[in-house]
Amino acid sequence: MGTPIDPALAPPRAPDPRPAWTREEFEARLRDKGAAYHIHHPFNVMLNTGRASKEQVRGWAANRFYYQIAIPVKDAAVLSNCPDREVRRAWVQRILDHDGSGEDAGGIEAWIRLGMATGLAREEITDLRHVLPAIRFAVDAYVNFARRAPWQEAVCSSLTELFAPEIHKQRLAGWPEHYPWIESAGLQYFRNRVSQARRDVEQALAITLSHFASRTQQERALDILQFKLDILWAMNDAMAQHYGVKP
Ligand SMILES: O=C(O)c1cc(C(=O)O)c2c(n1)C(=O)C(=O)c1cc(C(=O)O)[nH]c1-2
Repeated sequence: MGTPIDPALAPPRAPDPRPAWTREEFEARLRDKGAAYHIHHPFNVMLNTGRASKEQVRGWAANRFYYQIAIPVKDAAVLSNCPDREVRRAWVQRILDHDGSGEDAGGIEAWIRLGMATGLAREEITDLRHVLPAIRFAVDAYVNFARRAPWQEAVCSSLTELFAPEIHKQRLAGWPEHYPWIESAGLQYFRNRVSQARRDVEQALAITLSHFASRTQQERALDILQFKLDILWAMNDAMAQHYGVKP
């Protein structure tokens, strides 16, 4: 905590004399970061316990769309910095997942359908009229980090996905009952992401566990994951401030 995360601003860490954590311990520390995942943010808790109004659900869907469209751009930044063909062959799948390919309309289109199922018009999602300034700043910070950081660090920053299947499953389990006015087909995005996120995490975790080998590097990886957790948390803060949070 307290260390600038931007590679251009981060001071070199003094070598940490302590031994590196084992792979298992390092992975456990990455997973411990789940305590700070936005699943615990009051705005998300409100959303997933059925206490959000239609306006709050719509506001969330419209604002989160800005994150959705940034993800493949972020992944293209990872590819552009990565000289390893084997990594690129697997990573490119993320862009296809979101942008779609062939018959598959992709995740961005699925998100638009989710937004429309909540009652938004396609136009008001895609023209970004509801996107709050702080959402743009938070999401753009993620894309800019992926552009500037070594590709392994950008890979590490995707590891909030370790915790994403749980939040998608929460929505699938609760929303049909909480929000019966949302057509069930609109929830397809969440159904797709449970398995896609697991596959993504397998690759990103393997790269992170191998690349961040010294204790100093492992601590840097934890800082990077915290930075990404903070982005998601800040997005929820922005929505809570604008749309309110019901206790
Ligand atoms: O709904 C969510 O709470 C949530 C969170 C995250 C995440 O943890 O970054 C992602 C997603 N969804 C998601 O759908 C998604 O495709 C995704 C890609 C990434 C990434 O960092 O590359 N995160 C996430």
